[in-house]
Amino acid sequence: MDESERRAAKGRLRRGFLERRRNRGPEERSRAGSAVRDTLMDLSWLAMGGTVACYYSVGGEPDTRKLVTALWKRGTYVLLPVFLPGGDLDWAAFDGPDTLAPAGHGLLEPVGHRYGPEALARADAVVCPALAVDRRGTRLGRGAGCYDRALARKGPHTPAIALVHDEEFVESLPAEPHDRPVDAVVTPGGGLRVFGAGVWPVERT
Ligand SMILES: Nc1nc2c(c(=O)[nH]1)N(C=O)[C@@H](CNc1ccc(C(=O)N[C@@H](CCC(=O)O)C(=O)O)cc1)CN2
Ligand SMILES: Nc1ncnc2c1ncn2[C@@H]1O[C@H](COP(=O)(O)OP(=O)(O)OP(=O)(O)O)[C@@H](O)[C@H]1O
Repeated sequence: MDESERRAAKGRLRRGFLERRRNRGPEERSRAGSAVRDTLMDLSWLAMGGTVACYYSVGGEPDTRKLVTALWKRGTYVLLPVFLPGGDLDWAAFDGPDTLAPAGHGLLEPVGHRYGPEALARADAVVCPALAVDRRGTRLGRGAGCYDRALARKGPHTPAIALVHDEEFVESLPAEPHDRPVDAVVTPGGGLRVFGAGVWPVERT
């Protein structure tokens, strides 16, 4: 597959995954949110992390609101993304639901001080959105390249963990050279799966 074919294939896959997400009702998304919260809150190395970059779910994404609240209540410093016009992500702290405000694309974003795109380097773990993830950790995003850019700024031993629905963890996805793979995936039914040779202290399950 050449470059333009890979890009076209990614576009078709994105449309398909988004279409199927539209059919997921609030109950399923909420159940998924409880499951991913329980999986991540059980990880002792994540509990030790002082700062976790997360995201505040929108549309058919597995719900992350319970996870964000649970981390925050435990005393973890939770960073959430602010979508910048150029496609970069800025980062600001979650400090309770009152500290979020509606932004573009149906998103709720933090209103507090913005630390700049480089703040991701200070995160001990990065929980990121994806439309799909494959068995090598290739991540399919929404196509703006935000998380490819953001993940390039994290520390080399900081795990990136994508959250997807069970059917979105697939055998294989097309990858381009700029794509940043994730180190693990969490699905509601399958829990945590870790990829690669374990460059970071994560229990394999
Ligand atoms: N929850 C969340 N926050 C995120 C991202 C994400 O994927 N999910 N992003 C990742 O890069 C950045 C924002 N990028 C986004 C780009 C497009 C849409 C979007 O298409 N929204 C739909 C409504 C939601 C849906 O149905 O999926 C819309 O505008 O119609 C959302 C976020 C930063 N914050
Ligand atoms: N590190 C980077 N710096 C600048 N541009 C980048 C970088 N990574 C990716 N891009 C650009 O972003 C565009 C979209 O990339 P891609 O299709 O891989 O998005 P994605 O990973 O699916 O989405 P996202 O990262 O927003 O979730 C590409 O055209 C690419 O050129």
